[in-house]
Amino acid sequence: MNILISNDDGIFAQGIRTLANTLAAANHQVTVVCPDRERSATGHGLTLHKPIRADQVESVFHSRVDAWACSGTPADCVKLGLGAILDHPPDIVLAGINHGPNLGTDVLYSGTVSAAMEGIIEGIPAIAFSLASFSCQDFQPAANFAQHLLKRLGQTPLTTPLLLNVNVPAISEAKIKGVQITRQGIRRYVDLFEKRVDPRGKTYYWLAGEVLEETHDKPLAEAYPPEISRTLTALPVDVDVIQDQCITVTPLHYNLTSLVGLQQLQGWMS
Ligand SMILES: Nc1nc2c(ncn2[C@@H]2O[C@H](COP(=O)(O)O)[C@@H](O)[C@H]2O)c(=O)[nH]1
Repeated sequence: MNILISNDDGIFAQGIRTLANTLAAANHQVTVVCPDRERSATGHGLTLHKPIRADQVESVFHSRVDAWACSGTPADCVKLGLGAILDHPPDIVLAGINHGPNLGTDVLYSGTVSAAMEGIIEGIPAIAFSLASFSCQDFQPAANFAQHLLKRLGQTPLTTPLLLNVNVPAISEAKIKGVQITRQGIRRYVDLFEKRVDPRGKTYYWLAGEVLEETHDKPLAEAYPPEISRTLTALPVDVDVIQDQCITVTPLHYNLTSLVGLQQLQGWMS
């Protein structure tokens, strides 16, 4: 496959290097266009008010990988790859392997997921990969799963292009208990703003925060009619399944319309 890979942890991150090298060694045609620095939690931001620069990078990846470091955001990188660097659309857009999970509503803030989403917006199948640990540096199990998933998709293509959000538990391959198709859950944080004063006496803040492990899934009835929310409620949730030492695969879409909202407004407007 002809693959475009980006990330949000930057060109020197271990996750993208392991992913790109593993897929290049498996004879995929790999092009990397990713940020030249850390761009975590940048969501789907674009750079519209200053130039975007990109330089080819040698000797960081497998010899067959064509790699570019870009001054823009993850979404800029995929747009630049599709619109200016690749001569033809790739077969698939990948993002990651992210250093840390992107589960539940993390996906709304994630540069990794947004990079992959840029692919599906262009009608190109896309997969975001995240390793569910901020401390583990072993990305090979996740890269091996990516290679397996691409082989499966090559053998039995999906009927419609999808964006798959994949989270891999940070354990050895032998301990991974399986793969589960999941729905997106909720992940909430206790956001902590550390208040400081700069040398010029001006106040500034640092945002940090801890994830709330016990986040109860908001009733899906807020977004879906009863018959759909009942069906969805029965499905396993990504934030729970990852705790069961399983790989989660969650299909996502960029259309955020609330069906319940539509029904309410139609009734309200009539
Ligand atoms: N302190 C907070 N961190 C958050 C919040 N929502 C998400 N996040 C973190 O951001 C990353 C973004 O993912 P990436 O792919 O861009 O690295 C996400 O995984 C969370 O760890 C929040 O409300 N507060």
